[in-house]
Amino acid sequence: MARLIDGKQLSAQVLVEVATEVQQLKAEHGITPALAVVLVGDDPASQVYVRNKVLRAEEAGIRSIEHRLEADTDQQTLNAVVDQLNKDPEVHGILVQLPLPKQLDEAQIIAAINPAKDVDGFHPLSVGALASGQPSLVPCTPLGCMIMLQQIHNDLSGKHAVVIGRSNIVGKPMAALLLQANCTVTTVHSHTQNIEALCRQADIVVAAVGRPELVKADWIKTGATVIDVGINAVEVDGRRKLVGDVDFASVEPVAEAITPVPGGVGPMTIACLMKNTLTAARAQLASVASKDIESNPEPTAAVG
Ligand SMILES: NC(=O)C1=CN([C@@H]2O[C@H](COP(=O)(O)OP(=O)(O)OC[C@H]3O[C@@H](n4cnc5c(N)ncnc54)[C@H](OP(=O)(O)O)[C@@H]3O)[C@@H](O)[C@H]2O)C=CC1
Ligand SMILES: Nc1nc(=O)c2c([nH]1)NC[C@@H]1CN(c3ccc(C(=O)N[C@@H](CCC(=O)O)C(=O)O)cc3)C=[N+]21
Ligand SMILES: [Mg+2]
Repeated sequence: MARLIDGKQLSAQVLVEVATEVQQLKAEHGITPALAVVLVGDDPASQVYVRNKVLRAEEAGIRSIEHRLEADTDQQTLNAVVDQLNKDPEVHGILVQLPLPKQLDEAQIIAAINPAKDVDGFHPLSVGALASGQPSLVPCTPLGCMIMLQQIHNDLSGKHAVVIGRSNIVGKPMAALLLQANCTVTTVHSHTQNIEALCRQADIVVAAVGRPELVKADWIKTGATVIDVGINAVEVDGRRKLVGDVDFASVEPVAEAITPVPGGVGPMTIACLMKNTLTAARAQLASVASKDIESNPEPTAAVG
């Protein structure tokens, strides 16, 4: 029997920590961190995520602002919304829910977000910072996966990690974080040959593919840790249900530790979004303070 890494419970712990620090920021600086979520169109999955984000923000004492735009919104209109949020000193985090309707240029919108408010960590400056090991806002899903891995491994050094998937929102930043934690990292994708054999060598498998129950027991080395990022809606006996990218029933007996779906990486992603909003609010506070000093220097103490 594998150890279950309970994302519901762990995310509640993270949220309590965030809530405590949010209260401190309020008490000491009179600042309430605020997160703006921009949702274009009415994709049902996105509606669920946005609803969960609003609920968790409330629990953490974070103010949430929602912008819901019509599915046929044009680039200029969306840019104007982002621009207004960029300039608003009371907004600390901006998240544009992806995917966007196809008339919109995702890369352009992401690049238009003020990097200081980029709580998704998708802006090119955030991506570059992560890749080069500079402090930055880290994408929420991979950050949540790292917190889950730390429950199992004190030290990830020298572990062989296989990441299945290379998207900008999960696979690539996940591989970057694992590399930074001194893992030996293999990223596999739809062009990779013999994925099963590569996975079988892994101490850690992170599946972010979007294929229901793709990863089977014979892909997994006995004692490996398995992190299942996949969220796939499937029909079982005419009823809708969520399954991961890992065949949980067959893999669970082989693995040392495994994350469930639902109740695994999903709730951790949202908790990390709140964590990032707090981080962004603090950094913005510090940056305002340092600008005040520049424009209004303290008199230099007399020497001698
Ligand atoms: N829990 C959470 O918080 C989140 C969950 N998700 C879920 O995670 C999953 C992945 O999301 P995302 O990264 O956005 O997905 P994308 O569709 O953007 O990327 C999927 C990746 O998997 C690769 N791939 C697809 N099929 C195969 C295959 N048969 N074998 C090997 N590799 C394959 C693709 O390869 P190639 O690049 O060659 O096309 C691609 O790199 C989805 O189920 C999504 O719903 C996503 C974000 C957050
Ligand atoms: N700009 C942007 N940032 C994202 O982080 C982002 C995004 N766009 N687009 C979509 C994906 C997906 N994603 C999830 C978040 C929470 C759950 C989640 O809470 N899942 C629950 C179940 C939810 C349900 O019941 O459907 C769980 O796994 O237990 C899932 C998926 C964030 N994403
Ligand atoms: Mg995608």
